[in-house]
Order: sequence, then C-alpha cells, then structure tokens
Amino acid sequence: MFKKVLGQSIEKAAPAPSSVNPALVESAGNVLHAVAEQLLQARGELSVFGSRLNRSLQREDWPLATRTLLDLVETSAELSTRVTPARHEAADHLLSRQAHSAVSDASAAAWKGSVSALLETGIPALLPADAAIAEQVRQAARQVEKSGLDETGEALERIHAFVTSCNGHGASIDARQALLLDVLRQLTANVAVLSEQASWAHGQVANIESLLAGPLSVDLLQAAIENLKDVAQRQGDIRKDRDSTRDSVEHMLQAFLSNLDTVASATSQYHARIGDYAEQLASVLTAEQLQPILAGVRRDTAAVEVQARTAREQVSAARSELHEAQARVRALEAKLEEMSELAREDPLTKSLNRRGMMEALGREMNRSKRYRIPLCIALLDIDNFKQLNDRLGHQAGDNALVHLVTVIKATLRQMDVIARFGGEEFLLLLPSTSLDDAMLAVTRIQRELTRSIFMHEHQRVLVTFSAGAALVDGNESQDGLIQRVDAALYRAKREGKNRVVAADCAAAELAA
Ligand SMILES: Nc1nc2c(ncn2[C@@H]2O[C@H](COP(=O)(O)OP(=O)(O)OP(=O)(O)O)[C@@H](O)[C@H]2O)c(=O)[nH]1
Repeated sequence: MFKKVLGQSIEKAAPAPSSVNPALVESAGNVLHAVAEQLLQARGELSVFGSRLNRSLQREDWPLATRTLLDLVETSAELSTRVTPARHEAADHLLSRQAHSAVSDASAAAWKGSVSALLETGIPALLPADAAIAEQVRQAARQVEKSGLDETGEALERIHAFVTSCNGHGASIDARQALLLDVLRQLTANVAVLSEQASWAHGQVANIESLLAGPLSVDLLQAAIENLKDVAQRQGDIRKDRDSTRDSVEHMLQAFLSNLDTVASATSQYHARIGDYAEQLASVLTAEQLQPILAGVRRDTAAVEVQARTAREQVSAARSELHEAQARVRALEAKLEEMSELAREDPLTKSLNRRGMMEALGREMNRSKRYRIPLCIALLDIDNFKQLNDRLGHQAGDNALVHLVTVIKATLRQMDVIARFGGEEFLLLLPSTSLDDAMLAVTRIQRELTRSIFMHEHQRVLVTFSAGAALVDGNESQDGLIQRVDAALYRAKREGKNRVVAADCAAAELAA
C-alpha cells in the first residue's frame, strides 16, 4: 500500500509512470504529514524521523521521504528487538512475582493449616491430663483457623501464652516423673521386706532395679511388666497350693488333738473303773465274787488297749502325714523362690541369664569362702556353631542350644547351676566340687552329648563343645575368675576343640 501510495514519487527518481491520480498523491501526502506529526511528538530517535519526514514533505523530496520511511522501518525493527527482551524481563519478573506470591500464599495457608492441626489435635493428645492447657491450645487453634494470612497477631499471642504455660507444665511433668521413679525405687527396696520371704521377690526386685538403672523405653517397660505379671501369677498359684497344704496339716492336727482328748478321757475313765474294781476287791470273800470283777478288769483293760493302739497308730500316721505336708510346703516354697529366679532366666534355654548368673556366682563364691568348701566353674562354648547355623538354619541352632542345656541339666546335680553366658557359651557353677571332679563332670556331659544325639529333621547332628574349668580362689574377683576360665576355654579351642582344659590357678595367673 505504501509503495502503491508513493509509487509515483519513487518513480520520479526513476522513470515516471504515465497515469498518476493527483488526488491520491494529495491524500498520501496528508497521511505522511500526520505520520510526521506523530513522530515529532515521540521522544528519542523517532522524533528525528518526524523532522526528516516533515522536511522531505515540505520540499516534496520524495526520495528523501522514501529513505526516511525505510530508515524508520529499519530502526523500528531494531528498536523492537532491543525493547522486547527488556519488556520480556519485566513481564517475566511480573509473572514470577505473581507466581511467587501465589506460592507464598499457598505455603502460608499450608503453614496455617499445619499449625492449626498441631494445636487442635497434636498437642492436646500429649496433654491428656491437663484439661485447662488443652482448652487453651484449642482456642489458639481456632484463632489461627479464623485469622486471615495477614492478621495472625492475636493467634500468635495465644500461641506464645500457650508456649509459656507449656514450659511450666513440662517442668512439673518432669518433677512428677522423677518423684514417681523415686517412689518406685523405694517400693522396690521394700518389696523384699514386705514379701513373706525376701527370696521370693529377689528376681523381680533385681529386674526392676536394672530397669531403673538404664534409660527407660516402652519396649523394656512392657517386657518387664509381662515378666512381673507372669511371675506373680505363677507365684499366686503356688502360694494357693502351699496354703491349702498348710490348712490340711492344721485340720489333721485338730483331728489328732480331739482323738487324744477321747483317748485321755477313756484313760481317765479306765483309771476310775480300776479304782472301783480295787474297792470291790477289798470286800471279796469268795471266788464267785471275784469272777465278775476280774472279767470287768479284763474287758476294760482290753478296751483301753484297743484305744491306745488306735491312738498309737493315729499318732504315727499323723507324724508321717505331717512330714509329707512339711516336705510339700518346703517344695512349694522352693518353687516360689524358683519363680522369682524366672526374672533372671534366659527365655530360650530356661537356664539363668547373665545377670542371674553373676548373682548366683557371687552367692556361691561367698558360700565357698565362708564355709571353706571348694567351688568350681566351667565355661562351655559349642564348637563350630556358626557352621551349624549356616548349614541347618538359625532355628536348628536354637534347638541345639536347648538340647545342650537339657543334656547338661540331666547330667549335673540339682545343686549345680547352669547359666547362658552369651550366644553359644554357658557357665556352670559346681559347688562343693574339686577341680578334678569338675573336669570329670564336664567330660561326662561331653560323653552324654554323643549318646543323646541332637536330631534335626530326622538327621543326626553331632554337637560338641570345648570348655575351660577353674577352681575358684577365695581372694579373686568375679572378673578375674571369668578371665581365667575364659583363657582355659581358649586353649581348649586352640588345641583342637571338643575338650576341656583346666585353668591355671589364680596365683599362677597373678605371677604370670
Ligand atoms: N541359633 C543361634 N545362633 C546363635 C545364638 N547366639 C549366637 N549364635 C551364633 O553363634 C555363632 C558363633 O560363631 P563363632 O563365634 O564364630 O563360633 P563358632 O562357629 O562356634 O566357632 P568356634 O567357637 O571357634 O568353634 C554365630 O554365628 C552367632 O550368630 C542363638 O541364640 N541362636
């Protein structure tokens, strides 16, 4: 169109066309004037084009007008590439500001939601015992929920007030917890005194004491509660049994006493009758008169003899019943003590656990020292147990441990103690035993283990162990003793396993 409008002028410079409409040229000139006016009003580079264009129109210098317009087009194109990035940057900035403000609005709303949920449900759940603080928190939650993003002032004040009361509350919870623990400690210390026999509560007390000594955890507390419940229930059953045995002894004694009464009154009647017979004898003159008196004496004496015999029999029966009942009560009481030991029992093998073992060792060492009786210990370690586990599985390994303990229990005496020292290690306490006898006892277990072989899925599995044995020296510490027996066990392993080695005596260890 522009070319069309200016066709004639351009062609003026070049060969002129023959038919040019003058009205069209005029109106094109008007348009160009208007453009020049606009350009003059523009600032910067564009106004230069306005004056150039004006000049060319005044002079009717069409080639100049044409160049001016072409330059203008070029410059405009250049300007637009120069301006656009800046404009894009500004637009980007604007967009990103809008996006950012959208994001920050969204995250502020999310924060608000979280804070409100924390206040509404989270914190009251932690403060179930304090209704006042819980209500205060809920109010703050509602305030946060209600407030706009820009008006959280009051909510923040409420939260601040709540945090302040929380600090006080937390301190008071800590203080209460410390007091409760103290009460529990006092109670534990007194349980032994409160219980009928201190030894019946010994294990439970040790259990709670070790619990209080370490950091508390929900798992540990639950395990301790289960253990105590179990022991309490079993002790309750045994105690009932023991009490009913005691009751029956009491009834038996009462029956016996009332029998004695009968015998006593029969005997005194007999004496009175004999007195009568004696008086009658004094006035007897003839043999006929004597006859009935003697018959009476014989009859009464026979009757009293039967009663005496019955009483004798009853006494002896009562005596043996009493002995039986006493033995039963003793056995039940021993079981009560044993139940207490449960708190110190290894759950897999039912032998003592390490803590129980250390207590038993201390007890036996004291006894040995006080009564000057020998005490031996032996430390056993199953040979190639890892291989067994790897070959047959962990469960088979567990069963092998149980099997070993069963064999040991069947082989040793009642008074001997067996404890699980660690994974596949066991410690034996052999009171009143010389070192030679201890070595023999351990060898006997080894022999027995090859006889009552461990079966796994109908497969015979040979389980052997190595052991160290030591005679306890009255002057050494538990740790020193364990080190000695452990060194002997190590030698047994090194010398080829499946054997027992005597530990050096304590003095030799000290000298070494
Ligand atoms: N099944 C089972 N395995 C256990 C238990 N406690 C420990 N173990 C495993 O016993 C294995 C002992 O391995 P090691 O200490 O190498 O002893 P070892 O294989 O008997 O070798 P030696 O003592 O030299 O004869 C380890 O693999 C433990 O995982 C348990 O309660 N059950």
